[in-house]
Amino acid sequence: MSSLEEPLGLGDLPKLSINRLERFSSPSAYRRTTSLPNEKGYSNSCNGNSQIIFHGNSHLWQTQCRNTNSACDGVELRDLPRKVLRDLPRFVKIVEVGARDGLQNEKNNVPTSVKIQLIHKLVAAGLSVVEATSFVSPKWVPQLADAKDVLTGIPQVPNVRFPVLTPNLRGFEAAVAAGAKEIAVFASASESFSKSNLNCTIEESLVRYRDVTAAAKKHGLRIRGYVSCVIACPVEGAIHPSKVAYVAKELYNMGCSEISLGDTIGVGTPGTISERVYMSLISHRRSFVFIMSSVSGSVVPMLEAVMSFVPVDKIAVHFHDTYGQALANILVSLQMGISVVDSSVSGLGGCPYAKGATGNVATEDVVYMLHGLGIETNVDINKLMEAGDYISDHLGRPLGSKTATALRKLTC
Ligand SMILES: CC(C)(COP(=O)([O-])OP(=O)([O-])OC[C@H]1O[C@@H](n2cnc3c(N)ncnc32)[C@H](O)[C@@H]1OP(=O)([O-])[O-])[C@@H](O)C(=O)NCCC(=O)NCCSC(=O)C[C@@](C)(O)CC(=O)[O-]
Repeated sequence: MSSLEEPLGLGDLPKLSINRLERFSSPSAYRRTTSLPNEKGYSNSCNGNSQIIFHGNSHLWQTQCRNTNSACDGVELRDLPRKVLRDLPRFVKIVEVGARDGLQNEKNNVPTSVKIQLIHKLVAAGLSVVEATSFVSPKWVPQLADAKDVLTGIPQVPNVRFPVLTPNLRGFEAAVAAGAKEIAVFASASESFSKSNLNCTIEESLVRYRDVTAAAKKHGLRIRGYVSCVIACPVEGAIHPSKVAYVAKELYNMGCSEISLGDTIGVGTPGTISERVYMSLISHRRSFVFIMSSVSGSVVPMLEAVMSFVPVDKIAVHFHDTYGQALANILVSLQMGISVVDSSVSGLGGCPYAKGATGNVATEDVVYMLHGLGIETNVDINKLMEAGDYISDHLGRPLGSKTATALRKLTC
């Protein structure tokens, strides 16, 4: 087993080439090897330069040479949507995390009955996976101290799953006693975040999770695995993709059937994080041996690294929207073949142990984009907006979804 103090070398990532990683590491590197639009909006590929074309399902970037000027004419441009958006999945499974990730950071107590009603409304909207709560220490997350009452208060609905988070065997046993059929374990790619969120090192958390997943398998439960801080950590700064890949691989190998990759503080972009954010992150770092390379902090190399160990159909993405980048990151993830997206109704959320983290991407915004792309979700956006109205009214705050806000204005 690799040590996390010595993250996997790039040589350990079989399908990952350092050239490919570095090609996407910075805008300047990108510009050197690919054709970017010039000020007039035309691609330099018109001059016959090499152009990077992305083939979604195979998650391979290939170089395609265009030698004709025809790429610049109107006919070619009309073909662009088909070229750019081809190979997107037909169906995306949304994992709704509003009742757990969304509410866990709320300071004021949200009554159990409100949580249950919210979950009802989310199910009524067509969501088939609704994360219900966490069986964590109430000293750590007081808002979710009613986990047992929430889970026992939700009537089982055919074909709907209600996963719950379990940080240790104690939480697992409590979840099983309350009727959980699916659990989630949550590790981190950042040592500092692991300590602040779970009070243990990454390696210790993986040891714990081996016990939890072994017990879950004995009970025939489905297990989801989260990796937090896949792009950056509020203390350590940018996280190298190999660290994310390592934790994802360990969770997958211990039996997690889905690995959700969390940009916990929402700094990721499909390219790199900005220099300003990077500098601010490293100014917070403490005594850690900091491993930075040009690929740290980027969504595409991170996903590629994980895909070297975990099949793409077992990967989910979980983007917080702190910098407004979540939809762009989701789109690029879909283009890379991923078809499971976590989101939170009305953009609720934030992690109590990740300073500066704001809400998850709003489910309404994700559904609006996916439907716009012709991708099915089975979610009824009007009913989803009712769930968003319900919880936003209860919390006394405006809707956290741009789509819901705009659609509400249209119907007023
Ligand atoms: C893991 C622990 C428990 C270790 O916490 P600890 O303090 O090291 O553990 P401990 O064994 O010393 O126990 C402390 C107390 O908690 C109790 N305890 C211990 N375990 C449980 C349990 N399961 N359920 C209920 N109670 C529990 C235990 O009995 C004891 O009670 P006391 O004896 O003092 O009265 C703690 O650190 C913890 O609960 N952490 C959870 C933090 C959390 O939920 N964070 C948010 C979720 S992660 C996240 O949001 C990221 C994610 C997934 O969304 C993805 C992303 O966005 O990137």
